[in-house]
Amino acid sequence: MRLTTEMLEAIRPHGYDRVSPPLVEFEDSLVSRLAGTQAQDLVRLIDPLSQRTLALRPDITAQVGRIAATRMAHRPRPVRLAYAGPVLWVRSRQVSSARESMQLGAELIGSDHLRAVEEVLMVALEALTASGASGISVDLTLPSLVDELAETRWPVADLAAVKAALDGKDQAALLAADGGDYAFLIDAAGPVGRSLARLRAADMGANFDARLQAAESLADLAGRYGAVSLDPTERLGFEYQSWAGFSLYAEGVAGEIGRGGTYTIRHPDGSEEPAVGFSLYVDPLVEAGLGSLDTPRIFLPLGTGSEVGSQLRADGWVTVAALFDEDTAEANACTHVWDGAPKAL
Ligand SMILES: N[C@@H](Cc1c[nH]c[nH+]1)C(=O)O
Repeated sequence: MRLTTEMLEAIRPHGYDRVSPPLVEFEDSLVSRLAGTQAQDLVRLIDPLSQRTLALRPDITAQVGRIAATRMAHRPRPVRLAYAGPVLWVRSRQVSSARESMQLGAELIGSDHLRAVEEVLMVALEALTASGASGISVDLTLPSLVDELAETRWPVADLAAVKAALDGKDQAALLAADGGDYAFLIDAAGPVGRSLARLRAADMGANFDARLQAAESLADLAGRYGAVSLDPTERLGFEYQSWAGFSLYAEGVAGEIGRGGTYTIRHPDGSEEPAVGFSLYVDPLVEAGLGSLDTPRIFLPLGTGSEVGSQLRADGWVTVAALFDEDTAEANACTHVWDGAPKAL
């Protein structure tokens, strides 16, 4: 809870207003809001009143998209919103096998311009820093790159097979799928300097030069916080993101802590709106011990006056009052005991 509050507090002063979408929504409104979302495994239940299917949210971003497209449709753009709350998955997405996780983040709705992505990436990195995480690293990705190349540069008969081969970084499967043009993308994954040099050498065409330039700007920004790599075809976890995506890691924290990127929101009238945002997952940080506090904890033996406890708490102590004679400081994990004055144990 403390970590969540600290990270939200790092986001708020950048102008992001907090919203609190519900844990459960009608299934159709959860899955149809973001362009490119695939049918997903959701924890579902039936609403006894309407008999319609409800689903527990696996991600808050789509809900924030709904709020921006409906309740806040009239607000001038961009709209900046922040959120925190539990999400639930059918299958775990984290290193631990937990299926529930605390997700928090921010979404900037109305633009997916490089400057908007830079703002969001910076806010994400500031929030992560506020958690106390260190040794941060950022992995950039270009989620829609392969689709766009297939449309404009190197058409392929079976795009799904080419993408699957790229996911597996499998050269042989890529050749078998007639995707030889894309082989350079496999070698292009790695530290961002080398990666960009390889991508530039491949001559993807003028449209993509701007894209690589943008990736370089994002890498420069992220480089102020830690090591940066680029994997141009990483799609896992980037089901709805478009031209830009990023994943965040920190030393001593298992797996990904968060990710973000650009995406498209569908409005009820069929129009589409660009957006960019990020989500952080609090549980991996807590598991890495970042949530634990060293607040001194003092045991108040039976009979200690209530004014003693009040004063200690005002001074920043956590007090644990004995209820019975047999209660002990040790059993209550206290660091001190009150004996006319705090006595260290
Ligand atoms: N909600 C996405 C990350 C994201 C937020 N905004 C855009 N992308 C996730 O958790 O994977």
